[in-house]
Amino acid sequence: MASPTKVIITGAAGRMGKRLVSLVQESPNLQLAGATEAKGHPGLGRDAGDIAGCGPLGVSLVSDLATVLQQADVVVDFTSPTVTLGHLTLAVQHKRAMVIGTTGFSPDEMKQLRRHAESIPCVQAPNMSVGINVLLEIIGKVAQALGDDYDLEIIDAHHNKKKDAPSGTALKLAEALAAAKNWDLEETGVYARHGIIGERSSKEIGIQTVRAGDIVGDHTVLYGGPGERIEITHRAHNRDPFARGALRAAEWVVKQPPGLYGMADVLGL
Ligand SMILES: NC(=O)C1=CN([C@@H]2O[C@H](COP(=O)(O)OP(=O)(O)OC[C@H]3O[C@@H](n4cnc5c(N)ncnc54)[C@H](O)[C@@H]3O)[C@@H](O)[C@H]2O)C=CC1
Ligand SMILES: O=C(O)C1=N[C@H](C(=O)O)C[C@H](O)C1
Repeated sequence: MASPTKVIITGAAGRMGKRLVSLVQESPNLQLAGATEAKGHPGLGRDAGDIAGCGPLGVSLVSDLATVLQQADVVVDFTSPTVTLGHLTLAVQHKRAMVIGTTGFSPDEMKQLRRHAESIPCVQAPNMSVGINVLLEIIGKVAQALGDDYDLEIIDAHHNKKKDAPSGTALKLAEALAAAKNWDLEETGVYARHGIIGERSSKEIGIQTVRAGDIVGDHTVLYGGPGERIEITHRAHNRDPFARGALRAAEWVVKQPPGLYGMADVLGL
């Protein structure tokens, strides 16, 4: 049997980090080689498995990724945009692969990410679930088949701790719809409506945000036409579909040449 892929989880005490640590521990193909948290985090020095709730794993949380990078093949990062870009710089310096799940990058940060990620094997996707990535393959075709009489709207619903809006997934869904319609999303994306805004133009993609309670992550693509509508909804019941996708990407990416990949590449879609 091949030796397991050695994985570092950054943000290991976060909502995604804890599930990633637990699922690495369950996989015979993966080994936890390190776990990091922010400077000053109360979990630093504690066992990552204890924090994740799966029992001790013999890996303590550290704050400096550089100190553990040498012992790993791949870094899996679900933190925040500036933190991720710092981790990416280190991964490039140490020639380690990376899986990036963080969302909320500004256009300029995305440019930086693309530039740096080209020099290592790197997977970046705002949603690592199989369901959303299959949805991304079909929503443009549905829009094309329905034609110009159908208005396009996207709704994302997430927990009240989420920092970015709209979700990274909602933006990716909007990009897929815009590409299928041959529209520029900069011109056609409508992110808020309020007051006397007049009739809806047929050439727009509405992208609406709901934040409430502990909703894990729901996305709906709505095609509204004369006398009927289609709604395609994906609901995550828990964070495991994202974490399983990220770990599948981690196993896959260490075997790839340098370059920036998406989940469609990982899943062979
Ligand atoms: N691509 C996907 O499938 C998914 C993406 N996400 C994205 O992942 C990101 C994280 O989401 P959550 O886990 O819900 O957030 P969270 O806030 O629960 O976790 C982030 C963790 O990163 C830690 N952190 C901050 N600075 C750090 C540093 N310098 N070094 C190491 N750790 C540091 C924080 O202390 C926190 O524990 C968000 O951008 C979210 O949108 C979330 C779920 C799925
Ligand atoms: O912050 C979250 O929780 C999630 N974020 C991702 C996004 O912004 O698209 C994916 C998922 O829906 C959960």
